[in-house]
Amino acid sequence: MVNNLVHLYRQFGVTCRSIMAGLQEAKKLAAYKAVDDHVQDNLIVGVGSGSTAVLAVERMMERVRNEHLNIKCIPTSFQARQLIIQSQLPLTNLEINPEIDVTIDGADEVDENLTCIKGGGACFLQEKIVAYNSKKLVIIADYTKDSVKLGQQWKKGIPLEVDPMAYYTVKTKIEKTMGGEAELRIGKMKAGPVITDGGNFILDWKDFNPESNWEEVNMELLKIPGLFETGLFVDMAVVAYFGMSDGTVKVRTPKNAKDSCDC
Ligand SMILES: O=C[C@H](O)[C@H](O)[C@H](O)COP(=O)(O)O
Repeated sequence: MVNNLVHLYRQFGVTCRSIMAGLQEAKKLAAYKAVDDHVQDNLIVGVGSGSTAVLAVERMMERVRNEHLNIKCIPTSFQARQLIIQSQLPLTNLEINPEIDVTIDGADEVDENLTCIKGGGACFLQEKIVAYNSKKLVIIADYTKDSVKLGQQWKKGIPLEVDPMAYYTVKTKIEKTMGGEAELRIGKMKAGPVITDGGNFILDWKDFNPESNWEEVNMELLKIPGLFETGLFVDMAVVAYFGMSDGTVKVRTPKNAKDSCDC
């Protein structure tokens, strides 16, 4: 009996490790192809945050070394800034280079119109500023982020960055008027709430209506005093690259796109 349990436990461990390795490979496929397709000489590049963005930086570093590309990078978080510095890529900022050619960033979920939920790593405020000032936002992710509707696969909610003094009033307002539950994000290796790069708290809004008009929801949320930004990226991404489990990369543009994009 005990031997059987130990065997099952080990098997479970092996299965989990192979799924994680598969996801990592899928992220890498998407990141590498997006960098190869969109990063060229003399561009200002927005560098996203999260585990998939790390792989994009890895590829940029390879290409800068091998092809002597001349690019300048704008970070979307403290993590991205560290990555750029450690990879010895040229670092710039929005004062020196307010117009970004392309930003390559991860996402937690992407729907059929390329509306994204971002902020699983709490970096979405700077990510949205950089994306807004970019000519092109390119999303990179593994196949588990590829959805028709938001909330289909990502169950951790839509992140909302809030002023610490207003977290309770914002939470109550959302729950009363829009439904669902807005939970204060608590640190894993820290007692108390997660603090963002901007010194704020995060609410994760769960059990939202998946049929929502996300543009309207985003505007409604931003009217609440103390709510600084949402992790909803509506009409921002022009193309998404998903690494698939069979080793291919699926490239998607928004289903509702009015114009064809040169992506
Ligand atoms: O706050 C974090 C960012 O929005 C990330 O880009 C997003 O959470 C995706 O991260 P990952 O590539 O690790 O799945």
